[in-house]
Amino acid sequence: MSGACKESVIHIHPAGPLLALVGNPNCGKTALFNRLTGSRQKVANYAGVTVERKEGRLKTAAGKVLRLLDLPGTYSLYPRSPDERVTCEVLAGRARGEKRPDLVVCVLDATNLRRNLRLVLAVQRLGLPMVVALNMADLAARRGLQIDPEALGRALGVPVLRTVATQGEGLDALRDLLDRRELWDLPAPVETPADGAQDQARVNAILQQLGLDRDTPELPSDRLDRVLLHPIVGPLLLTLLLFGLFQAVYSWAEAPMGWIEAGSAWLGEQAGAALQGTALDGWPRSLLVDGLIAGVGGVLVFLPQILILFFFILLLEESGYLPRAAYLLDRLMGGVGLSGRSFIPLLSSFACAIPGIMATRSIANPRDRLVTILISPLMTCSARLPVYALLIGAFVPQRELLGGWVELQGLVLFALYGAGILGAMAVAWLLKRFTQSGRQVRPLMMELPAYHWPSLRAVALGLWQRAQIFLRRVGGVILTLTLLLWLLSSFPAAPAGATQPPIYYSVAGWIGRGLALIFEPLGFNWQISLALVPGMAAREVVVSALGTVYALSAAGEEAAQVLSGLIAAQWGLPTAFSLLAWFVFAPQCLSTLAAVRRETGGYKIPALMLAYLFALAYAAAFLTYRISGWLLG
Ligand SMILES: Nc1nc2c(ncn2[C@@H]2O[C@H](COP(=O)(O)OP(=O)(O)OP(=O)(O)O)[C@@H](O)[C@H]2O)c(=O)[nH]1
Ligand SMILES: [Mg+2]
Repeated sequence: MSGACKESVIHIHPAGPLLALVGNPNCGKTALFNRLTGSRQKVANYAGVTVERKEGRLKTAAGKVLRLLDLPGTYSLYPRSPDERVTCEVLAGRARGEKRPDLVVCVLDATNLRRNLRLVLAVQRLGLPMVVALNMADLAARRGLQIDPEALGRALGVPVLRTVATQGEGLDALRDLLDRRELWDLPAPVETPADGAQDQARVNAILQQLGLDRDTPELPSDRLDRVLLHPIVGPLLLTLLLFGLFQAVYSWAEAPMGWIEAGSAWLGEQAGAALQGTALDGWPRSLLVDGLIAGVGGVLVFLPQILILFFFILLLEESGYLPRAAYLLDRLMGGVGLSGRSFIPLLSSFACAIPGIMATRSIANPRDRLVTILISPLMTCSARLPVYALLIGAFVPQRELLGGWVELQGLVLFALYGAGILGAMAVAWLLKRFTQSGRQVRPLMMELPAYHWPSLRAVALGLWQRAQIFLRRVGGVILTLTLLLWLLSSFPAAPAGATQPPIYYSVAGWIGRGLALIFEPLGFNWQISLALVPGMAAREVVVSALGTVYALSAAGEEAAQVLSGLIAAQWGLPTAFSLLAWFVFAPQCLSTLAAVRRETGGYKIPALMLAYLFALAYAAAFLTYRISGWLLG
């Protein structure tokens, strides 16, 4: 999933005026950016979604092309966290490979002018040409706030436009405005002294002048929060919600998974039958049937589960519930030396650890940020879902508990995710014990946005992007590695009079048996040991690799079985449990380690991460294997 999460490479374009979107977190900068440039950067209803600068192109009404930067939100020009620093450096003209913007589009959340206007005043003092987008104008109107853009513009001395980024309202006016020459002229220096307290006084005066200085009435969001943030009801609902999520991943996916499974089985049979007895019978047939169709089909089958997981994540992100969950978990996280701040990066890691690691840029405290980075791989990323689902499908019976309310397989999946979380908390707790600053108590300062109904379009778009990422992985890295593995598993061919299946004599067979010496204490046979290797590049490959290896190891009618049936017949339960335990803790794919290196600026932390995760996984799998063998034996 790294494609979407890599640091954007920003080239130096000496020509072309540069615009920058600046504003408080969650005021709608990225929504505006997407509309203006046709991009699809991530938009979500919490502070700290954008953590790096992104570039796009924007056309003015007269057809002039401008460069537009989307920046992380910031409360002031005194950065407190790495993401805020990105914005401040761009504004100061200190960002590497980027010139100082020629014009700033200051985005305001119209429902919270008291706080948002302070940043406008601070940016004004930088002496850059500026326009103000009075965004979320729809929400302000719904709350009965009558804001006159012209009056605000007069008070600030800059043009102010009313916008609704999500609907695209006001964007044509902005495009028109950008063609006006005088807009780009440097403003006269602003005389107010650089003092935050005086800024607040000026903001109050402006609000008074516009008749906006009354208290806001209680909002529906506040009423909802009285239930959702209730000290007892709140955590209960959160647990229920997460539990329901894993149930849904199982029960809703059942039918579509069946279709994909049947489809790829049918395709394999057809292809196999069509090539039988032809010139292509032999290795080309095996490549197609055992390598391609068995391998890739085995992974593709998990698309429905991944989409259901993301459907829930998208709903949570867009509704505004996430920061509430962070608030509810703040106490719990405090117990292990972290704060609720770490919650959103950790939750993002359920999709993929890379965006999770990027999201830690919104954590101001360097120690907390580092600990959060270190434990993020323990959150179960979506690439691990296929591995869990395969093993659960093979070894956990489909059974309904509590009168049909709970599905056993969903429960086991919930427990596996839980094991990762518990492991992460244990590691954080240890780090708290052994570092000084971990024991300080830091209050949680986090903005709670108003709840929104997630827009159907945004959710559908998000799911479509996820499906694309997954399919691109299946068709790219997974397919390549699967074919490579097939190649290594097929050559050299078995000698005459061989007693074992041919794969045993192949290069892969040799590698697998070598690795099995290391993994034998965990109960892994050589097929599993072999499959773990390509799994370092992309976890799902473990599934396709097992598919290929077993398709090539099986003889006769066995080969026709689906993978889960094959491994259920060949592995003992302790081996399956041990492999699951391995997967809960084992180090992430290489791209995660690369992201950690980039974000921490060195090899020390990624090396530490690799070592501790390996040790943890080995110990956990070893204990699981021994204990379950003893219990079941
Ligand atoms: N009703 C309404 N919602 C909006 C508008 N603009 C943005 N939103 C919503 O506000 C939330 C925040 O939007 P983003 O574009 O992610 O905000 P941002 O300023 O980029 O946030 P950060 O990257 O965290 O600084 C999302 O849920 C958007 O759908 C608007 O004009 N009206
Ligand atoms: Mg943003």
